[in-house]
Amino acid sequence: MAVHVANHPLIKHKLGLMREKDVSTKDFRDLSSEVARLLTYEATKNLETETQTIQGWAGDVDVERIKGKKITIVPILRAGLGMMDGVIDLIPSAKVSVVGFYRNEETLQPVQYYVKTASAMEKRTALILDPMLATGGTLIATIDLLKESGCTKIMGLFLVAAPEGIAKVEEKHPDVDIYVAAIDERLNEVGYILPGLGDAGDKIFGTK
Ligand SMILES: O=P(O)(O)OC[C@H]1O[C@H](OP(=O)(O)OP(=O)(O)O)[C@H](O)[C@@H]1O
Ligand SMILES: O=c1cc[nH]c(=O)[nH]1
Ligand SMILES: [Mg+2]
Repeated sequence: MAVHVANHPLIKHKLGLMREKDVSTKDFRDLSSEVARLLTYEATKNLETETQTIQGWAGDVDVERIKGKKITIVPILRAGLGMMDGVIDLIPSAKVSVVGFYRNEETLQPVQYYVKTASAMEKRTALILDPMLATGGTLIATIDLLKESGCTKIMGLFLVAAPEGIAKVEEKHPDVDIYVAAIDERLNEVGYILPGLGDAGDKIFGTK
């Protein structure tokens, strides 16, 4: 599994603003979307293109188009929705496959409560969106279900990841590439990332 850690000053700056203790819901939400947009630019840089000949203003011209069935973005409910607008800004025609998981607070195991995937998943590149990769349980369960639906090309975008979670995902799904704004130090005793962002879902939705 390739793990790409963003090294762009704008991403570092924006993530730093998100870490402020008293960041407002509006700012956290806006910044989630902005960082997601920047990560999308990174993650799509190796998408295959093909040449097509079109009629331009001065006659035929060869242009590059993204090849094949293109992308389905896969926001993981709830917090992944906070990244969706930024990604759709850059890939406006992407189909959206929504996956719902919450983490059981005691066992830290992911509990699935919703799935609605796009058509022809076997022909699409899936781009998973979730601000947090903590123990890795949610991401592994999401990749499992995407593979069951036929998907073979899978990438993920995360704002903050824990080393423990990355190692677990790498072991189970070494063929999946991830793009992260930062890899933090560790998980605490209740499965939260340190220094992390706190509960990203609550911050995006203003529920705490
Ligand atoms: O790597 P893991 O240990 O599985 O944890 C990461 C998951 O936990 C958070 O979701 P949460 O369960 O809080 O749901 P929410 O988005 O509804 O807040 C986060 O958005 C990830 O989906
Ligand atoms: O640090 C964490 C871990 C899981 N989910 C979050 O929202 N934050
Ligand atoms: Mg949450």
